[in-house]
Amino acid sequence: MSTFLIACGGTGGHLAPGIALAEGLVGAGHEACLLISNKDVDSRLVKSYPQLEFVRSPGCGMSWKPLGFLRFQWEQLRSFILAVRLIRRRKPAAIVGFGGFLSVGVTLAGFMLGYPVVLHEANRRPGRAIRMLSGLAQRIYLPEGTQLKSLPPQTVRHSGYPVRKEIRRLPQDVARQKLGIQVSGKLLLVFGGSQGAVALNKWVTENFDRLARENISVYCLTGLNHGTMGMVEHKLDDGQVACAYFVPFCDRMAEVLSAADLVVSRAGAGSIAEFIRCHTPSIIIPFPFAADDHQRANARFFEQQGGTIVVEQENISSLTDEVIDTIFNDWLLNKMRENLERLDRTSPIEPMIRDLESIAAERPGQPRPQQA
Ligand SMILES: CC(=O)N[C@H]1[C@@H](OP(=O)(O)OP(=O)(O)OC[C@H]2O[C@@H](n3ccc(=O)[nH]c3=O)[C@H](O)[C@@H]2O)O[C@H](CO)[C@@H](O)[C@@H]1O
Repeated sequence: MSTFLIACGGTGGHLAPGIALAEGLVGAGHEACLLISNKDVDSRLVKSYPQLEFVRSPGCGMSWKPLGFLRFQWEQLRSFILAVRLIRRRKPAAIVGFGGFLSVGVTLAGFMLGYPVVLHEANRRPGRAIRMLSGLAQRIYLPEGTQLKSLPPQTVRHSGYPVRKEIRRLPQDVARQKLGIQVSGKLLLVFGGSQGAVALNKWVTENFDRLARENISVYCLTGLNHGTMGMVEHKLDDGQVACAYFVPFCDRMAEVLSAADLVVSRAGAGSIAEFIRCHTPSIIIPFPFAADDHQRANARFFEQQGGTIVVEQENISSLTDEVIDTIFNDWLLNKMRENLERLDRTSPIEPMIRDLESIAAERPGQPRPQQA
């Protein structure tokens, strides 16, 4: 048995794959300690995993504004000191970083104390933290077809996004029943990633009447800081009712993804991996201000694989027509579902665990991995 330290907080997209890997490691008889941030989204997401061990670390996103930059450096220093203490106490077999500001302190501390460092990049354009830390890593997992310059080939493995084990497709009627959704028509999920998307929330408010007239109900995950729980009903002439549900955060992603006929979403790597796992067709509007435009790269690659339709944010005025055309086009929805099933054939978790076990075994005093 080995202990692994996993730095994965800051956004849902960084935290969820850390949870997925920790679940796999614990299932394989190891210990996992997850380093998360103090942000609300982390606190909310970890509530559903009381069986896992989480340690909160200082840290905040990078800013070039003078005060923001000073704060970033101060928080990194505090995070580094906490990481040194934690590593000395837990003596992990390896440190795994999922990118973002939270990976920096612990990765540097681990490297300086002589521990193996492993990094995982979820996006098709590697983020600043992963680019900066890649030279310290013994192993770096990148999405298929993505490269990072000047890394020795033995360091790189291509790997998908680890998805939490409870995220799996349920029959649509079961999912709707579990969520207490009683609409008879189509259901559209609107989902702006772990922090919500103001532009998508606004689109729902402005376009719900038109969608409702087509008997399309909406389940909108607004984000924790962008609204409160609520429901709006729209009675149709034939007596049927279409509803718009507004929910700030959801702990039951498998159910909402299975209940929906179609999702309108941002292009976070985690969102895309979960649409694939739950075989849910989507229309994706990449967040235009994401670092290095990585959401557009994620979305375009997914579209090339036949998993989604991309609408640029500047064309959001065409989104309502696009949704109505797509959600009633059974041929297109079935084609997308077939493509999603094809993309869902492999899980990266078991190969990552075997790889981490062999990295652990190369360290003196660590157990050798068992042969299959
Ligand atoms: C604006 C920005 O830069 N966003 C980035 C951030 O996205 P973001 O944090 O939005 O992440 P993703 O879309 O990758 O994943 C969101 C995760 O949060 C979970 N979730 C979300 C809402 C909710 O109510 N309940 C819930 O459980 C989802 O199930 C999923 O597991 O990290 C991702 C991974 O590096 C990047 O690809 C995104 O580009």
